[in-house]
Amino acid sequence: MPHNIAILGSTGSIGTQTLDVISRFPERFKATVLAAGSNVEQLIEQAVKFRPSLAIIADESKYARLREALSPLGIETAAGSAALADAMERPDFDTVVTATVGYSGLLPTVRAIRAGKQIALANKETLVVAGELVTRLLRESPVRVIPVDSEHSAIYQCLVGEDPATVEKLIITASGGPFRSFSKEQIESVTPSQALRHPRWNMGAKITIDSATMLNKAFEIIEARWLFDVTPDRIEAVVHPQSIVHSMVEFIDGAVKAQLGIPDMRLPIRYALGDASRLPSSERPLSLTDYAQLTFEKPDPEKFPCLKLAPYALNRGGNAACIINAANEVAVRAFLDEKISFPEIYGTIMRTLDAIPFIQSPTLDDYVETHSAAITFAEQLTGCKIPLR
Ligand SMILES: NC(=O)C1=CN([C@@H]2O[C@H](COP(=O)(O)OP(=O)(O)OC[C@H]3O[C@@H](n4cnc5c(N)ncnc54)[C@H](OP(=O)(O)O)[C@@H]3O)[C@@H](O)[C@H]2O)C=CC1
Ligand SMILES: CC(=O)[C@@H](O)[C@H](O)COP(=O)(O)O
Ligand SMILES: [Mn+2]
Repeated sequence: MPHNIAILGSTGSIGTQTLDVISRFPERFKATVLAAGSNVEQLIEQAVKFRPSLAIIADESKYARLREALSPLGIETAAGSAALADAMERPDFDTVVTATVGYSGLLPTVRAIRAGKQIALANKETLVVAGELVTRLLRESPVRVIPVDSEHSAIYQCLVGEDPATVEKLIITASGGPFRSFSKEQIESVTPSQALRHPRWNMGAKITIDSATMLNKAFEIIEARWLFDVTPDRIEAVVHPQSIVHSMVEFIDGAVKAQLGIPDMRLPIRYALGDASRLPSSERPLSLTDYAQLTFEKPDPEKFPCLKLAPYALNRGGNAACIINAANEVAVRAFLDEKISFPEIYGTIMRTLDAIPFIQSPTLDDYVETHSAAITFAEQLTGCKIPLR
């Protein structure tokens, strides 16, 4: 019997690569639920090909088209964010790939944990926004989270068979993004099309901009803190422009383990779908002699101030990272729409942090309200509205 999978964000970069993996192992995996944001035509195409039992579109204005196309095929349809979260309680799948972008991953993931589903976690913002609450829920449940984010998958793989008490340090690699070798002055006037040109990975627009500001790395430090229960002082980022070493773990005896591979997300996706087991690859293998050098540099928080937001958010705790994430979602949209400059992404985050009340021990409702208030504030600040908030 195949393993039944729900994919949240099936039309995105991770979602489509997940479907590619599923199509290579039809006897192992079946896509039972597909959910997208607003790209209804791509969702219909996927549903016609993969025949899930349910297809969901978050954008309710696209529902009539979805139902008209899929009902004749006997595929159930639904619309809206609430329907997406409700679907996590269905009995017809056991693993959910959380591959929507931004805050939209939080509530479905919480519902999936409560429903006992295994989580293949791509949506890092879930742990950025509410890492403490989510890990508390996980401690009280049998649910296993297997990371899809390449660095965290690498760390997970390095930790297999190791005693957690022997971990000295997690070393998260960063490509450095498209502006790694730009001066601070040059970075001030970069354009959206420059920022969207990631040197190593082909990803959705939002994470690509996060890589350019290096907020992605700050988010990944926060994600690692919660996923692996390691204190922030023992998590380090190192710039590795070739993106071949996906991350490392240093142990108390001085040994450092690394996971290497070509930059292709289908490896961590396969590993997570296969319950942390190894399935055969269809990509070209890594040939180390193709690389004259594998290099490592210290990241520069003066050039990329968003890096400072990881220690800030982890030391402050509470809803601080939730505010940072919400402000960034708006700021990234505003930058792409040419309403603010690249450095103003960080500026928008700082001003939103100043404006939104701090809560030391937020409940789930507090996170929902913090997100909404921070989005509204940042939208007013930038004059830019985000869809599907
Ligand atoms: N891409 C990558 O290589 C990596 C991505 N990640 C993480 O994975 C997640 C997904 O990234 P990526 O695939 O690049 O993003 P994309 O922008 O390519 O895809 C996002 C997906 O989420 C859907 N979506 C967007 N908003 C909503 C919403 N409010 N409700 C429901 N669905 C929504 C989109 O639907 P539609 O297009 O139909 O509107 C799309 O299917 C992010 O958290 C990212 O940080 C982590 C590591 C690597
Ligand atoms: C593929 C992946 O996991 C991304 O998060 C990637 O790491 C982004 O590249 P940066 O290292 O430039 O942030
Ligand atoms: Mn990553």
